[in-house]
Amino acid sequence: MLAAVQKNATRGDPRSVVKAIDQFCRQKEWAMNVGDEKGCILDSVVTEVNPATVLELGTYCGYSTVRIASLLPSNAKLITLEFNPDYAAIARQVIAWAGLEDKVQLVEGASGDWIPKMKEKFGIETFDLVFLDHWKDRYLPDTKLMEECGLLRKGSILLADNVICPGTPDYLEYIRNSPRYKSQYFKSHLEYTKVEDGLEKSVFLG
Ligand SMILES: Nc1ncc2ncn(CCCCCNC(=O)c3cc(-c4ccc(F)cc4)cc(O)c3O)c2n1
Ligand SMILES: [Mg+2]
Repeated sequence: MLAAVQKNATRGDPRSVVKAIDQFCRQKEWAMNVGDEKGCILDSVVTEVNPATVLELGTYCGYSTVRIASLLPSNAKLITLEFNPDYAAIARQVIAWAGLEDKVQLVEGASGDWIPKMKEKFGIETFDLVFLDHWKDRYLPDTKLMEECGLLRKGSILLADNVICPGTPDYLEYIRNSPRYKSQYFKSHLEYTKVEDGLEKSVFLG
């Protein structure tokens, strides 16, 4: 995938990086990027929120990191957490190829360990937008952890990938029934397939 980016995408051009990855995943080898269909929904949410601070849980190869960072205002900050060092190494190169390294801080480690340290380590007060795309059974505990750590403010937006496939039933149950969130489901398809999937957008009400 990285070779495809370096061969087919223009340095400093995030859209060409996104296009190169999508082409590779459609033609050569499926991969678990959010993909171009759900990616357009992601783009519209990022544009609407126009966040100054973003947390991405699960960088993988940096595809959604590049999509998000390319839409951020100049002083905005995107922190992305990746557990797997091999994925992180690829993601750093993909983000650099897109010319977005100044907007992105890639942190290697587990969400459960890093979420409590966000304030002290990165001087973050609260996140305007959180994109959940990591272990599906970590969406709920990490959301509760972000609440407890005071990382969400009235109006913070959570956008969760894969709420249908692979599925995050406990997270959906919680977020859709909690009086502290207003949720909306965006029906779509699993990246590069015809299988149903979707994004759940939730506003924290404080
Ligand atoms: N706690 C913590 N902190 C930080 C972390 N960084 C990474 N991880 C571990 C995350 C490992 C990858 C997560 N993503 C997925 O598993 C995923 C899977 C599919 C999929 C697969 C096969 C199918 F047949 C159908 C659908 C599609 C998607 O869009 C997915 O996002 C972390 N964990
Ligand atoms: Mg995903």
